[in-house]
Amino acid sequence: MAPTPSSKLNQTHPIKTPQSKQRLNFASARTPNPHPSPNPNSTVKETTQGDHPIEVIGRIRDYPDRKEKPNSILQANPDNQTLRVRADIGYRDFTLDGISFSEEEDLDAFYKKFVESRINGVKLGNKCTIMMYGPTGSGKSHTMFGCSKQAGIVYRSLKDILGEGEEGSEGSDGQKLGMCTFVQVTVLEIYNEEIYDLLSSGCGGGFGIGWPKGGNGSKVRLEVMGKKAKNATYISGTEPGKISKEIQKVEKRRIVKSTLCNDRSSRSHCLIILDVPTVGGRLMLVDMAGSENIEQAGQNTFEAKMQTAKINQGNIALKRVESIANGDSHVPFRDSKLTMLLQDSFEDDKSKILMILCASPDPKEIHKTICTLEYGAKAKCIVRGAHTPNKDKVGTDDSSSVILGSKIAAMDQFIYKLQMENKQREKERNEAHKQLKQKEEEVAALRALIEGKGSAASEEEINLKVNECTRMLKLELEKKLDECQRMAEEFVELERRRMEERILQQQQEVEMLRRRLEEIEFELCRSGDDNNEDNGSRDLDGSSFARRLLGVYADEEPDMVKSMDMVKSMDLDMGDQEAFVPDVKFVDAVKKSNNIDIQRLANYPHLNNLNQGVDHDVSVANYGGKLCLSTVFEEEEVEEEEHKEKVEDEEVEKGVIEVKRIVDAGSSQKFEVPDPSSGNLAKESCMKDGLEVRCLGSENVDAASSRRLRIQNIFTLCGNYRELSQQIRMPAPAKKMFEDSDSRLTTFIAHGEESMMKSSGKENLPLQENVALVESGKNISDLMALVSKENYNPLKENNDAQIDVHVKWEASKGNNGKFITTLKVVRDATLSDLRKLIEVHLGADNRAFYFLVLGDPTGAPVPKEKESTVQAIKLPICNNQSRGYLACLRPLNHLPLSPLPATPLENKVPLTSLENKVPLTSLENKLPLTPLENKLPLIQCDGLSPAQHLSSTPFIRKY
Ligand SMILES: Nc1ncnc2c1ncn2[C@@H]1O[C@H](COP(=O)(O)OP(=O)(O)OP(=O)(O)O)[C@@H](O)[C@H]1O
Repeated sequence: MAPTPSSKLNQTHPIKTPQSKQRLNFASARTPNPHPSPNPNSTVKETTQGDHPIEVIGRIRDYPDRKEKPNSILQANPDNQTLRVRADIGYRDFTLDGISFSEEEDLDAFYKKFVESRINGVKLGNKCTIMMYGPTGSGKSHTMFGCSKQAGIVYRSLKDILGEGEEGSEGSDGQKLGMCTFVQVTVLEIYNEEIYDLLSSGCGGGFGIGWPKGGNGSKVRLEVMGKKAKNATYISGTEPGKISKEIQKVEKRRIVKSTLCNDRSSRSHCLIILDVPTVGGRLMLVDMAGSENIEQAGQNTFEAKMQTAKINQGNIALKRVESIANGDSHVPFRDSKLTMLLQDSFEDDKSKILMILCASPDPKEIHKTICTLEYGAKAKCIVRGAHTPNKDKVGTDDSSSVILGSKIAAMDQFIYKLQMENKQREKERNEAHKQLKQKEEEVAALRALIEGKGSAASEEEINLKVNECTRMLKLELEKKLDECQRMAEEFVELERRRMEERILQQQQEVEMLRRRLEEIEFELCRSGDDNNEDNGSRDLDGSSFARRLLGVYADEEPDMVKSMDMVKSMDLDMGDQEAFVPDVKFVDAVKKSNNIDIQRLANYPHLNNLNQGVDHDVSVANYGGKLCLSTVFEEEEVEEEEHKEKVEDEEVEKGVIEVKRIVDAGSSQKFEVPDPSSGNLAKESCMKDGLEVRCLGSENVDAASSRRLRIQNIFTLCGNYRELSQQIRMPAPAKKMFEDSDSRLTTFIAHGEESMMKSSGKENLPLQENVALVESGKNISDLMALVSKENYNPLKENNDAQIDVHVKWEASKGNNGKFITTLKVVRDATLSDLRKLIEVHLGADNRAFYFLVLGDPTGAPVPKEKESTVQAIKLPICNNQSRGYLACLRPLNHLPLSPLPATPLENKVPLTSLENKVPLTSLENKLPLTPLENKLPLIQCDGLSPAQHLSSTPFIRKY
């Protein structure tokens, strides 16, 4: 927007507008005015072509109806060209081409002063445009059309152009005017950018929009063709009165509306076009609609706003005409219908524009007044560009086409822009629609989930929780299991260490006892030798042995003695040699039992001698021929209970548990024990209590008890040594028999049997095997043999006193002569003794058999009743071993591989032949047995190899 002429308040001097420079440039383009002002007294300066096409006159209305007129804010300078707007804070001057106060100059005076000269030019063929501009109620219509008292510019001009109808009437300057032929008058209305023909009666093509002022008939809308309204109605005439009347009629047809500022506010532009065809003059009178702000006018409805916008569009478009002065190639005349119709007024160099700014002196209207003056000041600055072609005569249509093409291009561009915006909006709308649809689907899904699948969701949730709880419990369980496993391993490891410690301790004790026992044995041997050499007689009372033994025993540490946890006492009072009742109590431990170690007696030559009734027999033979061995390994049960927790380890270690073996749970079993003095077997009563087996003799029971106590002590000393021999493996059949005999009483009576006391074997036989023999009803000789076997000590084996007997079945049909076992027996053992041992080893293969002693498989077997008279050394020698003999057993149902005698060759074979000890080759070949050398991996019926048997088989030794 161009600056106002006076942009500063309190400015006293006129200010040139920025367009002044351009204006000067246009000055050079001035040309002589071909139409001098008809009124030389006119205050409006004559402008030349190319100069300012618009002259601006200010008209300040009056308020004649008001009794108290407001103080005017407008004051004209003495030059009558500067209008000062005063305000409380200062004033502002606007330079115009003329100023008129209606209070001072009525319409006649105003017309004559500023308009009449222009009308005279029209009469001469000039073109003049008079525009009324200003806010509503400022007097535009009043100035244009006048009032009842005074005629306005329209009528006066018409009258001036047509005259009074008199020929040769003179002008104001006395100049004779020519005859006015006639005028053509067109009255148009531009409302909402539409052109209506106010002269049309609405007889065709129009549409009725209401005529507030006239109200009769509809208006005719016209199209613009070029710079003119096509098919516009016009009236022509030569009489101004008649034409004025017609104009008055249609003037009332304008659309008016009551506003705060004007009861009949014109809402449209009104154009009255007076063409003077005879001279070519044209007068365009434009009463513009109000330019005030719509809010100030009180029009707030949508229709009012639209209407105001249309109105302002015309005003704004008029402003753009300023671009004419700027030399723009395109002047937007067609931005509005008004500018289109006024295009000639701006482009034609002969056209003159008189702009009358209507303003109110009322201070309340100061803002609109200033705006109006600013608008006029700008219009006054408009200059017609030199480049602007004068196209009045030619090229009008071409120019219109060019302008129209530009307009179309601009419109196309604008439409394209709108389309793009519309596409963008459409795209955004579609996107928003998609998002909305997606959200709706989500909402629908959630709603369905809540409403229709509520139970399923809850069940799934419960399952998840249950699974979670299960997992947690499983983890805790695994944790506890690991902890238990760890505790168990720690416990096992602890127990293992404790057991190892106990075993080590026990081994140390055993070793210690073994050494002590050896010392005792040495002392006993030396004592026996001394007696034999010095006294030449035996220590009949055993006092020497007793003293030595007591002395040795007394040397033991008390604690060590205690640690043995046994009742130890040594009463070797040999005074009582009466018959005794042996009371042998076996106190057995589960695995490490302190068994009766009768074999210990075999280690003591003195005792053996005693048992045999030799000279130095002290305990058995001299005591009435009856010996009562009472070995009591009493468990200190009370103490154990009292100190159960303290001695728990020792309790386990010693494991002294009294095992009561009962031979027969229902009745006692009697054994016949040979009486050493009479040779008869003493009667013994095996008590049902299972713990005691009493041999009832003829001597005093008390004496027997005393001896029993002494021997008990000896056994106590010797008992632990038995543990050494416990390491020898037990034969499976015997083991089985032992396990089956848990509830039986195992008792045997050693009653002065010579063989017993003579037993010097040091090999240990498991007690279970003894039990097996006892329970099977063996006689005392069996028991003695067992004693010998129990006393077997492989470490001190007497090779000269024992032999190896390899036992096998005779080969027959269906029997390949299976090897049974190897027995280690004393040299004087008989076949009867062997039978007893063999029967033990037969196990499940226990069959009746005969011994073959001739070395010839076809030879006669030894009758069973003769076996007790045939010694084992009469058996065939096996594999040329000096102490190896072969016992070949022939079963009763023997089916010989070759014809054999059906009956035993009883007494047919002289025993003397056996004494020759001729090796029987056939048997030797069939028994390539070298047990000691482990050459035969033969497996016996008990699953043990011959080597194992040879190392574990007990022997019988007879003296
Ligand atoms: N100079 C004046 N002297 C006396 N009365 C006047 C004068 N100017 C205007 N009036 C009166 O003021 C009222 C409003 O004037 P007018 O209708 O001319 O305003 P306008 O500018 O045409 O308004 P609009 O634009 O609303 O048509 C009219 O009644 C008119 O008679």
